[in-house]
Amino acid sequence: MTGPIRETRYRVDGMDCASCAAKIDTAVRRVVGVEDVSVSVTAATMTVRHADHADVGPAINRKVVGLGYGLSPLAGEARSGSSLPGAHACCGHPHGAEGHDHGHGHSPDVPPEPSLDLTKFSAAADHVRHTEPWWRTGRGRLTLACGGALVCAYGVGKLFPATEPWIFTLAMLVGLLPIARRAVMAALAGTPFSIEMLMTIAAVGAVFIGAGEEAAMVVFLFLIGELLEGIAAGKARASIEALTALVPKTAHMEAQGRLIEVPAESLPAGAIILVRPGDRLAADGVILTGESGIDEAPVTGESAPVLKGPGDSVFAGTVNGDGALRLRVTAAAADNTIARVIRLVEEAQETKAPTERFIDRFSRTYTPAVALVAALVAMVPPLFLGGLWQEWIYKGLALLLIGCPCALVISTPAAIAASLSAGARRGLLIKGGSVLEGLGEVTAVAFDKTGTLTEGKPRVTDILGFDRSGADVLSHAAALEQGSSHPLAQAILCRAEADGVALPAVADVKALGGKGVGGRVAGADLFLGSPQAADHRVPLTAEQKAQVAALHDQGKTVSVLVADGRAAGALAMRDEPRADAAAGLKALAGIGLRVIMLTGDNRGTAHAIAGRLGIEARAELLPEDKQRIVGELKAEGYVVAKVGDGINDAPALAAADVGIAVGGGTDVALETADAASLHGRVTDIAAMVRLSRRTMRNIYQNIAMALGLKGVFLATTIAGVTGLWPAILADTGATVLVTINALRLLQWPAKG
Ligand SMILES: Nc1ncnc2c1ncn2[C@@H]1O[C@H](COP(=O)(O)OP(=O)(O)OP(=O)(O)O)[C@@H](O)[C@H]1O
Ligand SMILES: [Zn+2]
Repeated sequence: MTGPIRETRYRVDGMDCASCAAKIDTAVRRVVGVEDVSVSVTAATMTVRHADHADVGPAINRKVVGLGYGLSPLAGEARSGSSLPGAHACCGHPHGAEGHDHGHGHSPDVPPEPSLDLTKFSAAADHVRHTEPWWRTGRGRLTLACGGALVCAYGVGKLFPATEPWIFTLAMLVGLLPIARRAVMAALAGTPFSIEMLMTIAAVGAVFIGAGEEAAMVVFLFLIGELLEGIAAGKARASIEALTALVPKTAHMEAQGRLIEVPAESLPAGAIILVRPGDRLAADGVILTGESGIDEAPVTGESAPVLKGPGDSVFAGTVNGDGALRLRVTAAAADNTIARVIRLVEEAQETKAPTERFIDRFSRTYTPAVALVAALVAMVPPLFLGGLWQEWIYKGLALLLIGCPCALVISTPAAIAASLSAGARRGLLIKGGSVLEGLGEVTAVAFDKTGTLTEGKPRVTDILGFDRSGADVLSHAAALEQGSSHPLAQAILCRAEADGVALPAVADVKALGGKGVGGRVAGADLFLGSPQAADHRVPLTAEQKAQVAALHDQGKTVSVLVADGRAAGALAMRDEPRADAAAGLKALAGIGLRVIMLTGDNRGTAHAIAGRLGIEARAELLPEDKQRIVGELKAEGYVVAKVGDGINDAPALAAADVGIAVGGGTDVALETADAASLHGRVTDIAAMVRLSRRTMRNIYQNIAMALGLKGVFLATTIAGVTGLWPAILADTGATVLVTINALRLLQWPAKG
């Protein structure tokens, strides 16, 4: 690589099949300064990685527009470096929940600003494209014109039989000229064997052997096929974009003690809004006052309303129940959960699954190979076997049409696009085809405990003072935890606030991953952490150990406070398993996966909880132990998924074949893992595996349909049973069947 790399994203209009994407890819790759290109037909986007200093925009624009597509930059989305799947190739490693940049010079994403930023609105608005009715699109009009010309040709031919030989050629040209133009542009841009080229040769050839009427029919059928493909591709896109329609246009914002109605798009993070009973939420936020059952079905697929109160996070697009709520907005419109989901899905669609890459390679040789066979069929029998030129050229031209790989090429991306959308609509974010494909191959799942199998909202249940008052233990512990994001820290801070204890000033606070936190208060060295780590610093007395063990046996987590070389006290916390944890783990075991819990918590607590959930557990693990165990499982031959919240398990997430983050929608882990369960449900993991397996079955069905139909018509064409237009109809038909089959995945899990 030369110098810093930038990423620019574009909206590409008019692509309707994967070979379009291949053409654009080939052409843009040739622009000087371009390092990498990824194109998604289904998302209608293109990401170009190019040298920062090179002004590649005009050249890219010329190429893409020349090929017959529309191009517009996606505002506000250019960034340098990327934490998203596009970075795989450069890092050689698909993960990185913790190490955002692996030392490769990626700059971390700019944090969202808590202010009005107009460029972001246009970015959000770019995602909502107004889908035109098909007859208004360029392709639709062309198809209609071609059909009209064909009907006229029949009429004129009937009335004036003398015109028959050439009237159909004239009609055909209406449709063929634009196709031929695209064929030439594609050839100039490096793709000589485009479908348009095969089409053009076949049609022109047919006219020369006197099959003008059939040629016109073939061109028309081809255009209809492309039109149907375009409509189908738009469906997957529309399904995910429909999410934005869930967010109401306006919100009631508090401003200087008054309530004003403002556009939802202009709400800055930090604004206070009011949500009336029954209203849809206009923004992501945290509840300040009020309590209500929230219907999250539109964004999570969860049918039962969830009761939420002060401190709970809520999502834009969900529906408020009976209570009035006052919210603090946590993300501007362009950064809310729905916008991020849409962005992630679009980006995910640009990364290709291994199967798709294989098919792309296959079709790159398939098309020229069929063209060669067609040439041989047209020439060998008449030259050497005494065949009739007319008959064999006709067969050769039909074979050319069979060389069109449309159905095959669309078989994988169509299914993947539909699956990614279906998953995202219920909070399963899967970052690309290769992760989706990999999920189905997983054979072992390792779970973190805190915040993953449990709610991650522990509550302090017991406070022990060994050499001082409980209030003193609590205030010192809370002082240490002020900067920590660990769930236990929240529990301790919460309790300190509830008890109204004053926090002393601390200095030199340091998080010791998997062990605890350290710092200084009033000149004294403090440590708060696991009993094991505490015992390492100052041996605990037998009595202290017995007290701690008793708490462990109740399934509680204990952190011991060490002050100036003495055990000062301990805090016990209890974190309940997630409501769906047992069901989620059972579902995984049910589809034959090994399930294991890896935790930094002590043995007693871990086994108390693992026993309740019915799984095996490994306890008292440091972050590097978790990573090592994932490695060991892999060495035993398992394909391992690691599920965690990114706190003290980022190395393990990165080491797994698939790293899955769970959380409430705000974590960095959500952005950087391979996949994420937006709503933190344990059942989501089995759902992801099922979705993947379902998708792979769908893909194999598609490939079988596409190749099967080709095979049949290859045979019937050579045998002379079928001719030109069945050959193109077979391709169009297969493409439509494949797309319809793939789109069934949009209904998942209802039909699946
Ligand atoms: N910030 C902290 N405050 C208090 N205790 C801590 C803190 N961080 C770690 N500890 C202690 O170290 C132990 C291990 O921490 P770690 O974060 O590795 O595991 P965990 O969060 O309890 O569970 P899991 O590994 O399943 O996420 C905890 O059980 C706790 O006793
Ligand atoms: Zn096509």
